[in-house]
Amino acid sequence: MSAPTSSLTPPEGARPPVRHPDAPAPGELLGAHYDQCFGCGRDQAHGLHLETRAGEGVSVTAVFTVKAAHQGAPGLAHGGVLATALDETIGSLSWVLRTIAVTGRLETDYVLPVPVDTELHLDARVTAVHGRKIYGTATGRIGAPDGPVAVRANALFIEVKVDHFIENGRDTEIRAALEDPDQVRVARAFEVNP
Ligand SMILES: CCCCCCCC/C=C\CCCCCCCC(=O)SCCNC(=O)CCNC(=O)[C@H](O)C(C)(C)COP(=O)(O)OP(=O)(O)OC[C@H]1O[C@@H](n2cnc3c(N)ncnc32)[C@H](O)[C@@H]1OP(=O)(O)O
Repeated sequence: MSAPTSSLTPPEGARPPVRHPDAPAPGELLGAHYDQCFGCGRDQAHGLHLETRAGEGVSVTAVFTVKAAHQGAPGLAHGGVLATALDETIGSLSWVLRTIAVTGRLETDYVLPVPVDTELHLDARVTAVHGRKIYGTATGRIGAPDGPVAVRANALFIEVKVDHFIENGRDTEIRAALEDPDQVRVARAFEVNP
């Protein structure tokens, strides 16, 4: 591996992102990429249950309601949970690029405290692509899509193949995923052959 840079600024030669021709239409609800995902999984009892929709261009929007289980300080969301929401929202851009990618680096700004019961409205977009490196940015606003900005993140995601999960994930879950037709269908949606 080459030495990672500390910068999240796309290098010279980076290109604007391209919306995949088969990307879900703007406004379309994106399903979970994995039912047990802590960010978006429907069957993950402890998860954030983010509801994400495709946006225009290479963008998505998401809504996350802060629950009592997400507290750090009394009555306030934990910063790590908010980082997860930003990470997951940027990760969901995979659906619009039709490229599987994982977080390499995530830099978060916490602007306002976020109380329990807040509906956090997130939006994310890809800013540039350079080889396997995908540069993204996200914002979380309180109460409404045009509400006050509470959190922001910039991230570098790295494109991977489905083998990344098969080689690194625990056997039990990988075997179950490969035997689940719905999960295989999701993997195919990213144009990979598990
Ligand atoms: C069985 C069926 C299953 C099917 C499932 C299908 C559906 C799945 C769909 C969608 C899944 C999306 C899930 C989203 C969930 C939300 C997002 C997360 O939380 S993801 C989890 C947290 N992240 C990790 O666990 C990554 C851990 N890290 C790694 O595995 C490696 O480090 C990896 C893959 C990121 C890179 O390793 P390398 O060996 O492939 O590549 P190298 O050469 O090291 O890096 C490539 C380029 O990127 C730069 N780079 C890498 N890491 C960097 C860093 N931290 N900072 C800056 N640059 C970095 C390098 O300098 C290099 O740059 P130069 O091409 O040389 O210019």
